[in-house]
Amino acid sequence: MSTQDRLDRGEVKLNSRRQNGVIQPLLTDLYQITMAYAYWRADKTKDTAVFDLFFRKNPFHGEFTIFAGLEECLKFLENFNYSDSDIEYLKDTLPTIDPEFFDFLRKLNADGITVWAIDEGSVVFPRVPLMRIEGPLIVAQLLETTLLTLVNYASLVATNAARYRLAAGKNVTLLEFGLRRAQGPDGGLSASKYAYLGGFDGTSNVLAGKLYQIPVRGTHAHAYISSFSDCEELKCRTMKHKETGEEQDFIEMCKNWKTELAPFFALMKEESSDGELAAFASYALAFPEAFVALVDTYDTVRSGLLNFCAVAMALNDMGFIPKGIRIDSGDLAYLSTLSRATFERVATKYNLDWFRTLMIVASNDINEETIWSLNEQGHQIDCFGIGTHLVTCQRQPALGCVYKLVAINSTPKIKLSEDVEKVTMPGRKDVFRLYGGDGHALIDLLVQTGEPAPEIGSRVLCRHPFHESKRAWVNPAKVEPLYKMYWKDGKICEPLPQLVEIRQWVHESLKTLRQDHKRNLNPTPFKVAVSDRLYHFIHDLWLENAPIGELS
Ligand SMILES: Nc1ncnc2c1ncn2[C@@H]1O[C@H](COP(=O)(O)OP(=O)(O)OP(=O)(O)O)[C@@H](O)[C@H]1O
Ligand SMILES: O=P(O)(O)OC[C@H]1O[C@H](OP(=O)(O)OP(=O)(O)O)[C@H](O)[C@@H]1O
Ligand SMILES: O=C(O)c1cccnc1
Ligand SMILES: [Mg+2]
Repeated sequence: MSTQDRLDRGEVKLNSRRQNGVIQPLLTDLYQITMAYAYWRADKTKDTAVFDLFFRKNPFHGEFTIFAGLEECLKFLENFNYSDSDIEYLKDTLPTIDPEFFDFLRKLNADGITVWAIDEGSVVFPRVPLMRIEGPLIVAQLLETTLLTLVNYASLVATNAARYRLAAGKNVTLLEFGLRRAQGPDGGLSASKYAYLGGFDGTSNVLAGKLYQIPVRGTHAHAYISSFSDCEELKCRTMKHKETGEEQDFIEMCKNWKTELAPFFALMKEESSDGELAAFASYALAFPEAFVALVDTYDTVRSGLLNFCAVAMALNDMGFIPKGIRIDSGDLAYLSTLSRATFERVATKYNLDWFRTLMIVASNDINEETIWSLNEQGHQIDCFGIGTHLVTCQRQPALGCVYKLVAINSTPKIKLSEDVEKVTMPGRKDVFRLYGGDGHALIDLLVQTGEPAPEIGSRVLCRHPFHESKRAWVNPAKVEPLYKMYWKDGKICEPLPQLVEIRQWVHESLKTLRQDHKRNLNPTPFKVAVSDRLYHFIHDLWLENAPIGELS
């Protein structure tokens, strides 16, 4: 999705710049401030640096990641400035620091910083810098922790959500129900936002709905059902017909339908809970156009389904079409299939086609594996409500993005490590995604900034950054430069898409990835390569910097 494409579509509006108040310059690690002071004392205020923000391993045993959090990073840069009270606090906290430093800190902003980044919502891979941050060393250093906290969790949740979407397929509705289980209020809010970005359809989190224009959805809880004891306790009993306006005793209608339907369900009506019927009927009275019933409080088969069908038929008599049921325990494959079969039998008996397609929502500790397993078993679930596993990313709770210095005053820097995978790629780099003739992405190629870009139809040597023998010629059918300059001279310089557009971009970006990279079990790694020039550059610098040991 090019900038021009977005502008042409005319849907792009610059964002309102509203940001969670917790995102501010002091949301950082103390060592950033103490380093800033030491840099300042060392007379490094004129030094310039380049930092890369990247991760080393895809999460969830997968072979792709969704990049998220960029817009929040840019809004943070817009507001990056230490307030008087921040300065007062730091003075108290670091009393040994030369007070003149605080005059310097008070005046800092991100105007000297330039940020190159991959579009938010893109599918991305290990070692490819998602953002390249350039500018005054002290400022670029001070940004580290906040940028990481904005990208790490956002990308992790977005990736998790995208994986649930791949598992569920495009025809199933996915709702995020995780606020109560999230890592605190801020984790909950971010989870709702980035689950939606990753491909969920809605959230139960009302504040997220308000702040980010995410559709809000919900049913009701077991407490609601079990708070009713029987139909006799109900005071509000009448409903007006949708078309005629004629008022009737709705509770009596529900009871009559239950009496009629019980034999059809091969049940004695006494077997099912009267309190549950009262709860369903009351909910239908409150929301006749949007009636969804939680059917598992007592017994889905012996109570919930019969009570639901009774209220659904009564609603039908009053001119309304109910929505469906939620099942929150038991064997979800079995119960959803049985519920659908029941709906089909009722549909046939009473010649009501909509009864066949009533929505079946499933919840209860669902994770990606559960969905794959349910698919294998066969099920009739139209909508999953997912909380804990989605928002806490229980399968892998951190992405591990890092922020590494790759150049100082135009001199490339390398960080060596015993672990080859942890050796950084020095210097300013650009990234290109090369595509094959079938439209699928083949490889991401890192080159030194200033190297000629790879060209369509022209063979380019792509090398594994660390394994000399791993290399391949690639003749790309399409070459996509992944970086855009998102921030320069104190301004956001690309239009920021709406959340819903980023969500669409996640979908499109994932489509460019071959199926074997996306499969659940043992997916194929996507190749990330360096140009021949960058390969030699890395290895020369490596040798230059690696001390030669001496054996004696
Ligand atoms: N057909 C299925 N295949 C695989 N996993 C399933 C299936 N049906 C349900 N599950 C999962 O199995 C777990 C069942 O949870 P648990 O053992 O706590 O029982 P429960 O149904 O919640 O019982 P309770 O009545 O105590 O709430 C949940 O994580 C649920 O998502
Ligand atoms: O299971 P999750 O994926 O986290 O999804 C959210 C859960 O939250 C709700 O009830 P809650 O779990 O609070 O109570 P319950 O388990 O006793 O129904 C809902 O009924 C789901 O079970
Ligand atoms: O609306 C629901 O059904 C819901 C919301 C949050 C958590 N569990 C269920
Ligand atoms: Mg539960």
